[in-house]
Amino acid sequence: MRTVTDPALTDPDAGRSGHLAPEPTSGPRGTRPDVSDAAGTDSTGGSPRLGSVRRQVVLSLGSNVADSVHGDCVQILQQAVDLLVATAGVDGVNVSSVYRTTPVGPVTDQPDFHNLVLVVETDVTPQRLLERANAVEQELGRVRTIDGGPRTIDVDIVAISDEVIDTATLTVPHPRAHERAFVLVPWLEVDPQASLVGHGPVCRIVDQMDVSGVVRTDEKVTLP
Ligand SMILES: Nc1ncnc2c1ncn2[C@@H]1O[C@H](COP(=O)(O)OP(=O)(O)OP(=O)(O)O)[C@@H](O)[C@H]1O
Ligand SMILES: Nc1nc2c(c(=O)[nH]1)N=C(CO)CN2
Repeated sequence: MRTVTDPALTDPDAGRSGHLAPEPTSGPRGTRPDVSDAAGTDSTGGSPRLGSVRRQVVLSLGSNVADSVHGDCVQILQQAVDLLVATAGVDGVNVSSVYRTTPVGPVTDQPDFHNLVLVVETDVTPQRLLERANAVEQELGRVRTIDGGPRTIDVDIVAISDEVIDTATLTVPHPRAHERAFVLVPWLEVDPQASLVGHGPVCRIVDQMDVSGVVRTDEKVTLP
């Protein structure tokens, strides 16, 4: 049995030190069996267990602040994708184009965002995935200032298969996903059949929303 080594779980300083190492994956993508040593964890996100559940997870990534250490917004998005997919028990399935998007929410006086959607398959728990997403944000220099304000990187969990989760730290589907064209347009690109629990087919939601602030770019972020 392999030890779970995520610094987000074992090192309280993970991310603050700026040394979040990509986690080793346990084999070539798509070939690893769904077994307990793939960082499948119990409901506390702790020790590995047998018979872990395999889920498809939709992640929304956004960046609107460049940084002298990590580069421009597209480079930051690429590093975030690389780190997330390097997580033990997380396999990249698809990544959307990069979209240039008008800021929405409480703070509109901020630079345009670069957004994309990353789809992964995983047998780690939702809570552990959230912790890993937060650790990746820390590693890439995110500082929490104002709600909805500028950030080097934001990683949101949009949907986890057809699950509904409502805990103190995690709400799935993401409570604002259904009103965010910067989430739904890239998601639809990589999964035209996508459906959002409680809201129905994503194509129908998108048909009825203003998508003028979401522009596909030629910039590339790829799966490693
Ligand atoms: N589905 C989710 N994805 C990501 N974080 C979530 C989710 N549900 C709850 N949270 C919690 O939200 C907290 C705050 O998230 P964050 O600071 O990224 O918000 P924000 O990006 O400013 O706003 P928004 O949530 O509208 O994108 C996180 O620490 C996390 O515990
Ligand atoms: N266009 C766009 N607007 C936002 C975004 C984002 O990623 N893209 N993220 C926010 C907070 O999570 C608030 N507003």
